[in-house]
Amino acid sequence: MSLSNECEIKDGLETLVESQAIGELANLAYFRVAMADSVAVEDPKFTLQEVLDTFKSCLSENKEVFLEHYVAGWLGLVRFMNSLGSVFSFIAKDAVNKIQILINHLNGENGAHYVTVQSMVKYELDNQLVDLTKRGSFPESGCRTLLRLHRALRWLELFLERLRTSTEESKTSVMCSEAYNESLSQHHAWIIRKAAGTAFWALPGRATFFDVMNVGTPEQVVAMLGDALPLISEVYQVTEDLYAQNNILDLP
Ligand SMILES: CCCCCCCCCCCCC/C=C/[C@@H](O)[C@H](COP(=O)(O)O)NC(=O)CCCCCCCCCCCCCCC
Repeated sequence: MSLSNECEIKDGLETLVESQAIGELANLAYFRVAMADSVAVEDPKFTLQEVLDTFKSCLSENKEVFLEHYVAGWLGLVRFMNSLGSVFSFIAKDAVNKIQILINHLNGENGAHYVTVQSMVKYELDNQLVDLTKRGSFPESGCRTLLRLHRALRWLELFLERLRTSTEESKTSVMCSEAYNESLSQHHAWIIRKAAGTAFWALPGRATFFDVMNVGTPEQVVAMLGDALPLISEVYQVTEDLYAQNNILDLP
């Protein structure tokens, strides 16, 4: 189903950004539509597995990344993050802002060019719609906006891999900050790194974290992560290669 008829989306996301009430995502028409095949958002048995499964539907047969599903995956992740506590709301707010920009492109008059990440990159570069060296006319280009989420996806991959191989004694805050230091932090200013580092200390311990995932026993969580990680890695790598080929990995 297309996003174009879902006029509630923009209003809904704007409200969401203002209120930072990510739980309201479940009431958004977009979320119901985009996740219809993977997450029953009104189902109390909502689990992180279903969110991660969304990344399965991101890749087409010829390895193109469907923007609609990519965005849906991110919405689910943000929703999950918000269930961890309000200390993460500044991170959620930035992620939601970026998701909203991409949804606006999908719903805009040039939405047909935004069906896949590949078509988006080609369209924006061919039409000089991207700031390549310094921020200027196109602060909301799809290319630079998606790049920020793409870098965060690398953090997620590293963090989930640490969770998968962790022991009962492992600390989520340490796993999270190690993953962050190896990836996203390199693109963040000092003040953001400080704020993120502080927020990580508020992460619940491993056992609670696994409970919130709502996947089952720790063994089931580990198995689920083992299944989901290769999919996330593939989406990440396809996007990374595309951006590298087009020389747009450092967009301002
Ligand atoms: C569960 C713990 C959540 C930890 C999240 C780790 C990521 C920390 C990111 C800190 C970002 C701080 C907010 C501001 C960022 C912006 O400066 C910066 C640059 O944007 P600009 O170029 O437009 O200025 N933005 C970004 O880099 C995009 C960040 C997007 C972060 C999305 C994080 C979503 C995390 C989802 C958690 C799901 C956890 C699932 C685990 C089982």
